[in-house]
Amino acid sequence: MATTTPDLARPEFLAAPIPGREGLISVDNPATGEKLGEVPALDASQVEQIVTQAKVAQRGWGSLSAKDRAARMHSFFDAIIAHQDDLSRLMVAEQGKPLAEAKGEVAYAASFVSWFADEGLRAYGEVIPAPQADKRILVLKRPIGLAAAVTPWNFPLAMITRKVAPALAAGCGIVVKPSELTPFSAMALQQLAIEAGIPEHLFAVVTGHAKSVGPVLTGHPDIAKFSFTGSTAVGKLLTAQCASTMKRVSMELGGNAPLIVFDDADIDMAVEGTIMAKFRNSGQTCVCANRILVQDGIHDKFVEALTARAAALRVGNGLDGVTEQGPLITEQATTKVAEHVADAIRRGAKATTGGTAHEAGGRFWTPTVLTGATSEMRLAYEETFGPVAPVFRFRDEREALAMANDTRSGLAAYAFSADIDRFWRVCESLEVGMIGFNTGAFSSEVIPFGGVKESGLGREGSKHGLDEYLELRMICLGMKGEN
Ligand SMILES: NC(=O)c1ccc[n+]([C@@H]2O[C@H](COP(=O)([O-])OP(=O)(O)OC[C@H]3O[C@@H](n4cnc5c(N)ncnc54)[C@H](O)[C@@H]3O)[C@@H](O)[C@H]2O)c1
Ligand SMILES: O=C[C@H](O)CS(=O)(=O)O
Repeated sequence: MATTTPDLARPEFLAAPIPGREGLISVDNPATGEKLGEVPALDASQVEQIVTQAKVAQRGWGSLSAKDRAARMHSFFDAIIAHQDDLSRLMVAEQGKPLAEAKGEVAYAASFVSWFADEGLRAYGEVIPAPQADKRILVLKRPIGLAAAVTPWNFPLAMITRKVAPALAAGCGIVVKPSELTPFSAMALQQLAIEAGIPEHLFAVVTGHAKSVGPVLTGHPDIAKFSFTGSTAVGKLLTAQCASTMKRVSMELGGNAPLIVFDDADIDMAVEGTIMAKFRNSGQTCVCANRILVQDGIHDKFVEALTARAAALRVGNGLDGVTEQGPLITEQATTKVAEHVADAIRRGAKATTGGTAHEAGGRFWTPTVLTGATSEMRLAYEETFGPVAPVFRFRDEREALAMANDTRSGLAAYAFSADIDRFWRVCESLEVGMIGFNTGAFSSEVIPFGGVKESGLGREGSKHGLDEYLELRMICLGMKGEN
């Protein structure tokens, strides 16, 4: 499969200062294009001051008991839930997802806070039987210290709490740079944390241009841990930047998820699973099915059913309460989706529904199903990040697995079949971190979320997410023998 050279420039996110308003970043509503407001574009010295404040706050926080930290985190959880409606509407305004999905994300974001409040109570150390009679060996789990994080726009709250919650539970402080596209959700979260009793400065949100803030968070000697969620291209860049101070890094990066439908699949389950895995957040999630692989025997029936469901998805402003597909985040995102569809059609694909921008105009795209997709098309080896379901045909299981694994990504995959032996063969062969089998949705706070290959390093959520913010300290105690 062809690969593309990552474009590290990514002008759409290294937003140049607005002439005359260098100190501010303008934020708009992707559904209407209207300006929502402006946030300060902090410079490096301002970020360094915030890092220093967070470092001081971390010392006090790390010395609290796990139980005391847990109590304050549960208050933080309560505050998020108490403001679910306001946070949801704010999220729709700045990110565009439908209100129902936004409410779901607020609950999802809050679940990491309650989950890790309790996981922090179980950061058990070890006592190891010493090989010598005059020694005793202990292993402590200690907070790594001060963390920093950079997060994406597509889940403006959950991608932040999936880092902030384990950091706080471990006894760390954390400085977060949210996407320039969705800063208000992050700022609201910070305010709720302070109101809930999380010490001021301990969880700090810094708004600013990536090229000003990034080098401080990846290069500051007082920051021991760096956690990033975003594109693989930027993840590679930031991982390299962290090397100069040997920070512990966590990387949650891009995906190219295959979704495989075998001849023996329950077709209704496969169609509904594909709708969920493909069109959630208008196709703008890292675990979205990017390639739909369908076996020859079920292909035509599946395409007919998927086309009907996709064509029925309601496109509009997420605040109207009935919309199922909101806008794409930027004009550049819409242009990329249009380019992927045009390239596929030029190379022989056919749209069974959609295939064009939506009549609503702006950043809206019509939910699209393409047949006749092949591995030479850009949408086969690039993450489309939009509501486009390209259907590829395959003959047998061996061919399906070869197609599924033909990518440098390895975040998520999905498969639909009624055969339990095939379940094991497929799940043991797919080169990914997470699999949905007979389901198109698996994300929750209890799973180890993350990928392999170029989709990331480490895991978030589950019991594993806490270890990303803890260090092991071995202590060997020498003892005198009895006189
Ligand atoms: N694996 C996961 O859990 C996960 C979750 C959500 C999104 N993603 C991925 O993120 C991408 C979409 O999000 P995005 O468009 O915001 O990604 P992005 O990489 O463009 O931006 C992510 C964050 O990085 C910042 N950034 C960009 N360039 C930077 C630089 N040079 N220095 C410092 N910071 C920089 C951005 O401002 C933003 O805050 C997709 O590839 C998606 O798959 C992955
Ligand atoms: O896009 C990235 C998110 O991690 C998606 S999910 O809601 O966690 O599945």
